[in-house]
Amino acid sequence: MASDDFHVYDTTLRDGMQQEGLSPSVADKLAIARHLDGLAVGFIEGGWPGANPKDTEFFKRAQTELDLKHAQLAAFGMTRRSGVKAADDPLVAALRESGAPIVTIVAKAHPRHVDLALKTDLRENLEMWRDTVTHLVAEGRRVFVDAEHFFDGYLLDREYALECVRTAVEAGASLVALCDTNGGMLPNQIGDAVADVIATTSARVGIHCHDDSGCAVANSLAAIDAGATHVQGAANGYGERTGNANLFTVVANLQLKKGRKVVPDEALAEMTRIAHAISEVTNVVPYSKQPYVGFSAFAHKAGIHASALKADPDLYQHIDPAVVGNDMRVLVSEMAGRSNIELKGRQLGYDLSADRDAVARITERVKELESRGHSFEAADASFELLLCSELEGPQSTEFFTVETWRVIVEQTADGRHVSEATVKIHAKGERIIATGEGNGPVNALDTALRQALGQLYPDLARLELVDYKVRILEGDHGTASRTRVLIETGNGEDNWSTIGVEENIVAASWTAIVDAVTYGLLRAQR
Ligand SMILES: CC(=O)SCCNC(=O)CCNC(=O)[C@H](O)C(C)(C)COP(=O)(O)OP(=O)(O)OC[C@H]1O[C@@H](n2cnc3c(N)ncnc32)[C@H](O)[C@@H]1OP(=O)(O)O
Ligand SMILES: CC(=O)C(=O)O
Repeated sequence: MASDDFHVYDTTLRDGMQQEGLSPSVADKLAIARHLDGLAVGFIEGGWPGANPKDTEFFKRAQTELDLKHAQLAAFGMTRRSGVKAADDPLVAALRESGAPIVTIVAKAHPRHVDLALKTDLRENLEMWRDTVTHLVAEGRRVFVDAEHFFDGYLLDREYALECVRTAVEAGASLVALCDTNGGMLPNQIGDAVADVIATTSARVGIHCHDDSGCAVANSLAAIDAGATHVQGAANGYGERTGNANLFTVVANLQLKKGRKVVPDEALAEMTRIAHAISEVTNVVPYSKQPYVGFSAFAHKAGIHASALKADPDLYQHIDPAVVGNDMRVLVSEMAGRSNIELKGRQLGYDLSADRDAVARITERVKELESRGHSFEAADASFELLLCSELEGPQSTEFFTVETWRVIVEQTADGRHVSEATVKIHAKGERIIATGEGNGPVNALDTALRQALGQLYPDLARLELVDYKVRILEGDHGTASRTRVLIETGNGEDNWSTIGVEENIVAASWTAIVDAVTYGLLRAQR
């Protein structure tokens, strides 16, 4: 179990799921909880039992299906309704019956919310805090309180906000997490208020921030600097509106920048994998620029950066990416210098350090093609073919040559569209003519090419077209626009991306298909 001196409290399954577009099944929530436990967080807030059948079922199934190694489960809910005893409130009963050892109660700390949202008076609101906490503590639960709108309430009526915190402590709450519910605070405001609460109450203070001012992580750190010992956040920054404090960023900053060991180093090294695994479950495309764990977090594009990285990766990286389970990547583009090419070559298994002329030639070729619309950073396989051809001669990537190709699109009498492609190629001394049909011209061309080569290269049977993206590039003044096609191909083990840029969309697709098949053959050969 995690240390009680400092809490990392995850709210992905509750506040995180308040994000627009997220609606996980119970099985999804159980899977996410297991991933979070892998990060060794101290607490996982599983949801709000009693508020909806799914969350109630989550807590029920968690008792038999979740074997958490590190985290304790917390059930979230609100204080009793105005005018009702906590012991008689059905939502409080659902918390009691959830089986969770921790109960986190959201309670209002802002006079206007008490007046307008609760429609009650300030004294009764304090009774709602006191009664609910006292009742749940008497029932043997450890109670945390989320003081909703604490910071806005504190600015409006400091005395009342502090009185709320004192009431929770007197009633037996283990801690009060101060919430920047509207997410509009700045770090100095958070730091000052937290310091004041710690100086004027005996509460253990936690922090719960939203990202509406873009400061959720900074605000969480400011609170911790001011003495908070419990931090709440959500995986990948999920949450209502602009999201919650990103738990991964908070944890990495605490551990790597503030020297606080909040999770074991081995768990931190799993963080990138866990972030992406959770994205898989939520079906939200991972944010590539996410600090620490994003795909682009350690991706280097500029030539000057790459040239320094060659000497020492620390020169352009704030940490060693391996510490959080991420990797350094070097991108090849029009902004590349020779160092990008050399480093990228090294990553692909080619030692270019002794061949300055080849590196210069490849750099020039990349820049020239990029000026015509290529984008090699999105097409590693096309870059590797270029590299291989420059280093080992064009024959090294020439498994076949194309004599001609053509494709027709036909609308049938019943309104369907079918495409038929014919390719004429030369391979291993043979001239081969093949046709292929498909639901579109790209599909038909792909089929025809594989048909033509299939006998000579049986490995091609494993390849499949995984993704196809098209972008129309603006033409310069007086020139036609160009089409950039990116194709992703897989062989069941790995995927690779190739590019084609032409004025004609089908021609661009054909170039990308030829590169995709050629790369597949190169891999099979090696
Ligand atoms: C800041 C946060 O993110 S807190 C978490 C917010 N999350 C959610 O709201 C998701 C789950 N919520 C729900 O499923 C529902 O809102 C429920 C089940 C909690 C309540 O549903 P309903 O009974 O239909 O009420 P409704 O949602 O319309 O309004 C909320 C009620 O709770 C009251 N309330 C709000 N906060 C609190 C609180 N901290 N303590 C006690 N009562 C509260 C409101 O005054 C309102 O009361 P009313 O029904 O007498 O007008
Ligand atoms: C409790 C909570 O989620 C908030 O105040 O933002």
